[in-house]
Amino acid sequence: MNASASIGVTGLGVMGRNLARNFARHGATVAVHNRSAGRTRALVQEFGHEGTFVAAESAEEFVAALERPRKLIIMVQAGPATDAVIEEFVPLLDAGDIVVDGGNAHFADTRRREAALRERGLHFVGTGISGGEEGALNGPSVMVGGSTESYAVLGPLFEGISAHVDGEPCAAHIGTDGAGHFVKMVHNGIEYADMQLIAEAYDLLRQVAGYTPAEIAAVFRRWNAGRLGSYLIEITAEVLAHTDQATGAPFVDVVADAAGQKGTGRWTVQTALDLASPVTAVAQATFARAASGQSDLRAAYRGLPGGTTPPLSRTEAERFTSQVEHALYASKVIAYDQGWTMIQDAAAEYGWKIDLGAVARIWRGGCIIRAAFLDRIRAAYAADRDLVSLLGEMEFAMEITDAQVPWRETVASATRRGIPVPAISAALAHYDTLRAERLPAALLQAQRDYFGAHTYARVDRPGQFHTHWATPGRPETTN
Ligand SMILES: NC(=O)C1=CN([C@@H]2O[C@H](COP(=O)(O)OP(=O)(O)OC[C@H]3O[C@@H](n4cnc5c(N)ncnc54)[C@H](OP(=O)(O)O)[C@@H]3O)[C@@H](O)[C@H]2O)C=CC1
Ligand SMILES: O=C(CO)[C@H](O)[C@H](O)COP(=O)(O)O
Repeated sequence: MNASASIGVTGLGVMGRNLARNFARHGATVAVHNRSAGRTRALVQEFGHEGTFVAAESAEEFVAALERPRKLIIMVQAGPATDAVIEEFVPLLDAGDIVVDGGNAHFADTRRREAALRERGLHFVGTGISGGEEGALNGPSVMVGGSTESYAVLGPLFEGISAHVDGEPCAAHIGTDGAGHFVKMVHNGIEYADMQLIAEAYDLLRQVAGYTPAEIAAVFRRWNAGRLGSYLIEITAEVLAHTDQATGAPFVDVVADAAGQKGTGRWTVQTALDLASPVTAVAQATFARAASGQSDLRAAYRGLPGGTTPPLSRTEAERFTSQVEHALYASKVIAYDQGWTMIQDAAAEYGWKIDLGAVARIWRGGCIIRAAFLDRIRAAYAADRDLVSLLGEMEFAMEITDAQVPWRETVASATRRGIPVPAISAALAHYDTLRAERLPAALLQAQRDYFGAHTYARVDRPGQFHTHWATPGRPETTN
């Protein structure tokens, strides 16, 4: 077989098939391969007219079709499937070849694979690709890890097929080894938080304001034209306006209220615990999905007493809607800020040099959390590369100040009525934690010292101290 393909894609499921088509539509000759050859044939038969594909039925044929240095993208499920594909292809490759894992791999697996392939002279490039089926075909957001040398080769290819916003590609080299997959994981964690925040806002408008799903769809369309403008708000309006064809009921009412998950939100929270990075909105969103699926527990608790208050008048409902908009926006700023903090914490832990502004830039298009305000986050980091928090930027700080009363009123209204708002209230609690002059963590430290001699620091002098709680007079010693 002629080595004519500038890029290869193996794993032609939903994402791989569309990514291969996207490369071909941009003029690349694309080698395509799948474990079961039927998918390869189907792709070429159905979409062969879109560009130049080289269909390979075996791994050997696939590798032989690739120009050197070979560049192949693996688009299969994370975990054992990815390892199986790597093991199949690596013996067929030569030093300098580039293996891209475009699946949603755990960044720790990517670090392990990158180190193992580096030993063999190969570049392993963990790459987060967001945007689902549509994004893969028409322009995803691409978060590339691995070596700088490999990005010199891959960059033009990924930047070419990615989404573009204001003429800028939504693809970037995030950092070495697992940095691309780490940032994709955080993207998905933020996705969980954003979706939960939106769902809570919907629930409040439904249960407190008394609006119908169609009325809430109209509210969301209005919000989509403002600072909350985003893909997730846009699709939420579409979903809420949709009527179930079988029953004529609002579609949202016929969907079972148990949320699924594939695991990237859970990975974000697990990793955040290891990094001591407080992504509380993501954590609450992930636990909210888990709780929604606890059918036995929910059956046992259903109908137990909670808060109630009289329904709102039309005018009160309108005022409440405006409060919810503030609460949703402020919570969203906090949730995204938590994500950015987690990326900074990981960069410090793993030695990655991550351009935080570039993360915002490449999330403005192509990905699930694309949103108008990401451009403001990009601009905030462009103005100050060392920005510690979004609240250090004046406009965000002013918006959070403006949100104080409505944000707190929203959480209070939800609590009075017994409506769960775990993500909105977690975001508010996080804000209050960070702005507090003094936290009750001091008491925790004293408790830890009491029962476990874990020691504590003092506010008035340096060192670690221990109070001998069981000794008469409770003397204090220092090390
Ligand atoms: N779907 C989405 O919206 C998104 C998915 N992703 C990630 O992209 C990756 C691919 O997802 P998607 O395209 O949806 O998955 P699909 O289920 O549509 O396709 C899976 C592909 O993996 C192949 N495969 C599975 N196991 C093996 C194996 N052991 N050896 C070789 N090939 C194998 C399948 O081959 P066969 O046809 O032979 O079964 C198939 O081509 C995943 O990591 C996913 O998390 C990332 C962003 C969004
Ligand atoms: O990766 C994605 C987007 O970039 C998917 O949207 C994500 O996998 C969906 O996750 P879950 O099924 O856990 O809600």
